[in-house]
Amino acid sequence: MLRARGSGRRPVMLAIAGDSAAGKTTLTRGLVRCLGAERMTAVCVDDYHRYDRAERAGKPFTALHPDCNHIDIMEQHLQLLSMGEPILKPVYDHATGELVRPELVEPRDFVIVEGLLPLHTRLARACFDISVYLDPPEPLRHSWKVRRDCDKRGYSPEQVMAELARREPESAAYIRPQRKYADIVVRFAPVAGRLDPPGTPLSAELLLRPTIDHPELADVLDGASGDADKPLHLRLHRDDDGRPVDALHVHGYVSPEESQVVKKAIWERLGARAGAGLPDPDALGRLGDAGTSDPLAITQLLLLPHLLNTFTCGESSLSRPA
Ligand SMILES: Nc1ncnc2c1ncn2[C@@H]1O[C@H](COP(=O)(O)OP(=O)(O)OP(=O)(O)O)[C@@H](O)[C@H]1O
Ligand SMILES: O=C(CO)[C@H](O)[C@H](O)COP(=O)(O)O
Repeated sequence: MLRARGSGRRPVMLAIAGDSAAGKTTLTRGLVRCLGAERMTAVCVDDYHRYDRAERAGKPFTALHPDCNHIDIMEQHLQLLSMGEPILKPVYDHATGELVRPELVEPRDFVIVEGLLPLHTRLARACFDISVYLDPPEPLRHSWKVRRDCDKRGYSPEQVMAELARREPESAAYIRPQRKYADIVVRFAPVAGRLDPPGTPLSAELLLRPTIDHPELADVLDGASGDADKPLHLRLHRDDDGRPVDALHVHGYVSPEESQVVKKAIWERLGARAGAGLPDPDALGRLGDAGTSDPLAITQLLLLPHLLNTFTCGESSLSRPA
């Protein structure tokens, strides 16, 4: 088995998949800040776009289509990273829509790979220890995309709405099918039927699939399991294939005191596993200019045991079934 250069270990590989503006970068950024940039490598697979923005405009497909991306090169690079090897990664600049000079990426202890298609192929999936799919309701994602693309990528609202409509068949064909391969499915959304005051963060629902071991949460939630009146509770759901699956609900109206109790309990358990670099809890739950969100912080916190546990155990990522 190949080992990571220098460290003598292979990195822990985390995939964060989802459609455009589903919140992948937001989730990733907090994890990187929390564990420290010196231990984390974050790769966005938008960099594997085959065409720049001008070339893409003349194609019969959108950026979501596998043919619009160097999926084979992405697979090769994921394999190299998962074995601790460096890559010369292409770079796509969203500010200009151009493909620019490639960059050298060396995997650190943890590698987060986020983007549109990281779970599209069997070979790509086999490179990950943990996989997350972000699944916000479509109207919410559309509003996030319009705001983000107009603020940061130079589009008008009409252009973004037209592009979303054009992309819908490819979202259905290539992006959403990845949901079934994720170990954890995360949905940020308002709670149906509640009128919370403006500024209340979105709630998070996390499907915790039995494809990986999840931290024991019943004692952390202090008897709230199954009690849907509590802002933090576990429930048994039916997954898309009809199988039962645990769902953790973290409601946006959770009080700072209640969320603090849960965060502290998860945090204390992490302490022993964090090793030399103890994570920074204040980095979690940040929404850029839009303040902070406890449901986001708890979602990020729940991913840390997966990262730290796998790192401590040093398990082989390639031994997982695809
Ligand atoms: N949990 C959240 N709560 C509220 N707003 C959010 C949340 N996650 C993301 N957003 C909003 O959605 C926008 C898009 O998020 P982000 O940039 O993380 O998406 P992305 O999946 O990385 O997008 P892309 O793949 O297109 O680059 C953010 O600018 C933010 O406004
Ligand atoms: O779906 C997307 C993921 O971010 C982008 O729209 C895609 O990467 C193309 O980028 P741009 O719109 O900046 O040309």
